[in-house]
Amino acid sequence: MAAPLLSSLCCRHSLRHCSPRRFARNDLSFFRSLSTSISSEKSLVLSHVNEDAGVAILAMNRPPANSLSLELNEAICTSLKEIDTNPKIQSVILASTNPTIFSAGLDVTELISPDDQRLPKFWNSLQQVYIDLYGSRLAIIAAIQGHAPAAGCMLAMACDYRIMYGGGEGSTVDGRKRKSHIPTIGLNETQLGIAAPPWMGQLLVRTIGFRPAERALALGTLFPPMEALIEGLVDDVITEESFSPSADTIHALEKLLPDPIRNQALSLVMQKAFQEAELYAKISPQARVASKLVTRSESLKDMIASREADTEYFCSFICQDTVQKNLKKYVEALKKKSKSK
Ligand SMILES: CC/C=C\C/C=C\C/C=C\C/C=C/C(=O)SCCNC(=O)CCNC(=O)[C@H](O)C(C)(C)COP(=O)(O)OP(=O)(O)OC[C@H]1O[C@@H](n2cnc3c(N)ncnc32)[C@H](O)[C@@H]1OP(=O)(O)O
Repeated sequence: MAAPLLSSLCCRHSLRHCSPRRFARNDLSFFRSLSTSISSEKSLVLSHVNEDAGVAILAMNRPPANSLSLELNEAICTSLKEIDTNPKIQSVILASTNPTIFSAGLDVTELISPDDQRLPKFWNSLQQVYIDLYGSRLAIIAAIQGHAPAAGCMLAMACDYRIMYGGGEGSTVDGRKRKSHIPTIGLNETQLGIAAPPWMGQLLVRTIGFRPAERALALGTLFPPMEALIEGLVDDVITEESFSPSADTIHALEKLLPDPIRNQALSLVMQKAFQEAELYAKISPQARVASKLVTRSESLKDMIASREADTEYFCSFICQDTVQKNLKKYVEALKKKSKSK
């Protein structure tokens, strides 16, 4: 049986939580803890639930770019754990409060001249985010309104379904008119002079297939939306022409979204993500989770078995002089680009 296998693999909130006993439990402490953790604009993530629909939202909220720091990684895991404890919730939308950046990947400042106590903790927290998303009993829908490079792309790939904003001149992302914004997605690590770790590279292989992944990893390709769709890196691309939501969807979204991002109820990506999340939430949880185990348990088992070695390799790799030099150059260029705007 697959379920016991995964329960021994994934600690805390994972596919193992799909047992009928778990679903039957009515844990009121969950509601109390959730209500204190949501809707503070200072939180690194905002989360909220719509129990009628069986859908939750988890929105990354670390300006300016949702780059993944130790603290953001931990906040994602904690929030997912809280949502997981609610038996009425079957789907989660993973989103961003920033309408043009889903996540800029690892916070590169964590990698430059790193503290040797913090660096392994940081890497462990990223591994945990992957394990918790990829091994979750919940169906997770990535609402990718903005850029998703490197570890940002990993977050999306660890979800069950990916919806990306198609961009375009004069389109609306969060309900307001804005100038053209075309997001990109991919594992661009080689552009920074580093390589994606094996488990992340293999995730790309499982998502888009061996040869396309081999090429994309080598070149560090960032795909615009339609190319990402053709490669199978995302499942859907939303443009104004391609999708018109119902009033019911918008109403349900308004009930779901926490205050600071309620205006995202007008975002087409969010609307489509909500519809998809509802679709998953209607499937029998046991059957849905069992099918997820079929495709994910082996790779999760391998990743968890090599976790310590992966951390050791990462830490020694990052501390190499040439890697540090490349990273510093990359960050300087990033800052220069940002200042020149
Ligand atoms: C075998 C190998 C074994 C082990 C593996 C070893 C290593 C591999 C490790 C891990 C794999 C994963 C790696 C990563 O995720 S590395 C991060 C990769 N990310 C990027 O390359 C994205 C960089 N950012 C951008 O390209 C743009 O910011 C973006 C397109 C996302 C948005 O552009 P936009 O024009 O909208 O915003 P900006 O003005 O550029 O940025 C705003 C602001 O945010 C700061 N920023 C952006 N990205 C990051 C980041 N990743 N980390 C920290 N800070 C970031 C940027 O500097 C601006 O700040 P400021 O200058 O203060 O205005």
